[in-house]
Amino acid sequence: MNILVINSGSSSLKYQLFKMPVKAPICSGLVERIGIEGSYIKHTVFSGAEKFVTEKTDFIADHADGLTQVLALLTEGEQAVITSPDDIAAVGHRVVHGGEHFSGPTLITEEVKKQIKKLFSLAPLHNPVNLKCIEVAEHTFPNAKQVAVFDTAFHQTIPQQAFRYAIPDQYYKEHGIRVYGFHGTSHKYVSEQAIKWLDKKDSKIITIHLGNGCSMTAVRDGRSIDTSMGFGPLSGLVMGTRSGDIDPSVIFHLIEHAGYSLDQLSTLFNKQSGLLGVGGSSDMRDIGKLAAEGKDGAILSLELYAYRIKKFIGAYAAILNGLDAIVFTAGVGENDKSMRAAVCKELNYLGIDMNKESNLDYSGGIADVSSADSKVKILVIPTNEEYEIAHQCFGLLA
Ligand SMILES: Nc1ncnc2c1ncn2[C@@H]1O[C@H](COP(=O)(O)OP(=O)(O)O)[C@@H](O)[C@H]1O
Ligand SMILES: CC(=O)OP(=O)(O)O
Ligand SMILES: [Mg+2]
Repeated sequence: MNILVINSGSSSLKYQLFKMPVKAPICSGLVERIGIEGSYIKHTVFSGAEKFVTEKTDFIADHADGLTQVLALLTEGEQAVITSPDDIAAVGHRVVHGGEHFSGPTLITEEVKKQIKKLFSLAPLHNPVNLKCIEVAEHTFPNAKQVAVFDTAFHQTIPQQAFRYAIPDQYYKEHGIRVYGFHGTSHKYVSEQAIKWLDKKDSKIITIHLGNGCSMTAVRDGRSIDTSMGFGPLSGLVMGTRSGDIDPSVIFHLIEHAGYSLDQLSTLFNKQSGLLGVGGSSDMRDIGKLAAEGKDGAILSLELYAYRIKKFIGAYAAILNGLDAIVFTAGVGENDKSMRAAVCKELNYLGIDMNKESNLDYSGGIADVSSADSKVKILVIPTNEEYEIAHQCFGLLA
């Protein structure tokens, strides 16, 4: 069964095509800088030990345009991987916000699309784009099953004391105001890998997903019990362009004393803050270079980023009442050795002690970068949201 997975983020789109249940993809790719200068597509076809890479640098106006170009790459030219749209049995879609309705992979119907649409205002950078990709895929693969896998699903096990905010009941009951949590597919995938690696039944793990969006989850015996993103994907850690936690009084202040509108506030906290706002770029690689050149803003942004993660490690070690492992994953977590080192510095009180050499030597796969004396394992585990989505679709349809 061929399953195509589409992982659409705020400014990028990742995809992989799997012949399930095989884990290695037939092809995979990335569309980046959608709607801004410098758009590109990198498409890789795997054939045994060989790889064939196609790169395109035409301007890509939006996600629908990007996806249409990707679908052409799958079906046209020398590197075509399918001969007809009907070769795709199912398309798995990452959908960021599923509210309280969805706790597992879901076959997409008109009713499901309505629910996704209802949640637009709660995930404005993500859900509209996710729905657009569903519509393009329905048009291109009219006979394929379309399946949604929600970022929020893994967090449906969070207990009330962690998912409720201390505001009157009616705001939860009438407006659905609660913690939903995001990046659940990634937290689920890496925590399962960690549990297998630890070979331990009763496990206490903190997963740290550091991509463009960043979040952490406390995972007890394989279940999410708390997470740093909340009602929307804006709270918690410092991110590429998002501020993470901020005192709501700042919002009142900017409205009252600086005349800010709703749109201006949303743009400020979603698109102009985080590494970009403090350090001058949303891309951690740029921040690393700027900091090495001695730029104060970049240095400060790295300090804020690492400090916030450290603070959540302390909080989650407390609510888990113990800790077996912390897991670094996603773009920054997997690739940025200095950030991992900065986070783990001076955490020996919690039994977290890094082996500096192993951390520097990390070059892929699942690895333990803790010292022999460390009570807590420090693991680096590459995430694979696309495979996890394909696996869940396969489970639903098989
Ligand atoms: N070699 C690297 N060193 C440091 N940061 C990196 C490296 N490679 C990627 N990143 C960072 O990873 C982030 C993107 O992570 P990713 O998981 O792809 O995000 P998303 O899925 O949210 O688009 C960017 O900030 C990028 O700079
Ligand atoms: C939920 C979220 O923040 O996703 P991303 O990291 O893809 O922007
Ligand atoms: Mg991502």
